[in-house]
Formats: sequence, C-alpha cells, structure tokens
Amino acid sequence: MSDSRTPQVLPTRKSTSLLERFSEADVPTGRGVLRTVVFREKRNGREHVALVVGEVQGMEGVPVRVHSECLTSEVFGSLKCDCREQLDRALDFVTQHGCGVVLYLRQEGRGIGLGNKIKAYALQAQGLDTYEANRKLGFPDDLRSYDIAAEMLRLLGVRSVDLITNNPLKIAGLVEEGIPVRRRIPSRTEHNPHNVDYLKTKRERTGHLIELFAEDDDTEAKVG
Ligand SMILES: Nc1nc2c(ncn2[C@@H]2O[C@H](COP(=O)(O)OP(=O)(O)OP(=O)(O)O)[C@@H](O)[C@H]2O)c(=O)[nH]1
Ligand SMILES: [Zn+2]
Repeated sequence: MSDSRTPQVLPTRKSTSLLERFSEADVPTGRGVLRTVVFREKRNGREHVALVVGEVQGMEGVPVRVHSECLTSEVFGSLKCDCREQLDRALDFVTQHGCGVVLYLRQEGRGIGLGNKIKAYALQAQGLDTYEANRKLGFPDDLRSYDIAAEMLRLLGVRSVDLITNNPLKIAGLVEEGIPVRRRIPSRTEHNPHNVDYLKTKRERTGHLIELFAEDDDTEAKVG
C-alpha cells in the first residue's frame, strides 16, 4: 500500500507563522458533522478551511485531502475538470472512515485566480491545453504552494498523513514543507467528454497518477 518512493522527513517547526486559527464550529451535513476550522492568512486576511472528522491531534497516518478551490465545478457544476468529484469523494472517505481532514485552500485555478482561469478556458476553447493556456497568460503551470496547508496540519496537531491525491507534486510539496506523507490514497476520477483531454494532459505533462480506464486499475486503496 505504501509508496516506498515517498520521501519521509520529520516535521519542522517554522519560526514564522503565516496563519491565525480564527474560528471553528461543528457544521451538520448530509454526510455527518464536520468540524469546520477557519484559518486566516496574517499577510492578506485570506481564509482557508479545514474540515475535520474525528480525533486527529497527535495522530499518525491521518487521511488528508489538500484540495484547491474550484468555483466553476464545485458551485456551478462545470464538467471541464474533476475537482468537485474529488472533493465529494474525499468527504465521503473521511466521514466513512470516521477520521480525517479535508483542507480547502483558496488557491483557485492552480493559484492564478478565477478571472485568469476563465481567460485560460477561453484559450483552451481555441485549442491550447491547460498548461499551454497558463503559459500564454504569463503564468507557470502551477502557482500553488503548500506552506499554508502544512501549517494548518501542524496547528491541528497532525503528525503524518495518508494523502488523498493523484498529484505527485502535491506529495513532494507537502513533504518539502515538513509534513511526513506515509502513503498515497488514490483519488478515483470519472472522465467525461469535457474533461478527458484535461485529465490526459495532467497525466502526461505532470505525471498525475490518474486511472482513466479499467486497464489503468491498480491494487491500492481508492477513494470513492
Ligand atoms: N489554471 C487552471 N486551473 C485549473 C484548470 N482546471 C482546473 N483548475 C484548477 O486546478 C485546481 C485543482 O486542484 P486539485 O483538486 O488540488 O487537483 P490536482 O492538483 O490535480 O491534484 P489531485 O486532485 O490531488 O490529484 C483547482 O484550483 C482548479 O480551479 C485549468 O484548466 N486551468
Ligand atoms: Zn476544477
């Protein structure tokens, strides 16, 4: 189950704190109660959310999803990506498991923001792929960082994580920020005619471990 290639490092205590643990409350949902903890970035007031299920303080191997905001799919039901489904499946997993954390990070459009993501979509309608469109707009493929996620996990007392992701860069990003990743839990993705090229591009260009077809199946645990 565990990915032996995943580097293991001890958590580091950063001297500068980026976040304030601002507020928290239990929120009832169709899946059960989610402990909703809001963190505020000190430098700009931006708010990020941790949805916590069960006891995670001091725990090892906590199932964690580090999820980046995607207004178009999560609120409007866009079929151009797989974000909404991945969020849903992660919430299913942690609530059914009775323990886990879903971090909801406000880094829309892989960090370029909503307006620029829609500009990128307009370029994609002209034939550019998701990364080419970012570059045409003067952005790198992925502008996200994982320092905020790492600090949120540290403030929640999580000692190591089982990360729900298909993105190897996300694993590397968290490890680099001092969060030990014990193993990867694959996030199953359904494709549709609107997102299949996007998913293939992520697999080919940034090594996303996406199982698009039955023959891609492996034996690791799956979310969903
Ligand atoms: N710039 C840009 N961002 C996109 C596009 N499609 C989706 N996104 C954004 O990509 C991000 C998806 O992030 P994640 O859900 O963390 O997904 P991921 O990096 O593929 O990794 P995993 O889902 O963990 O495997 C969200 O912020 C979306 O808004 C696109 O075509 N262009
Ligand atoms: Zn999306």
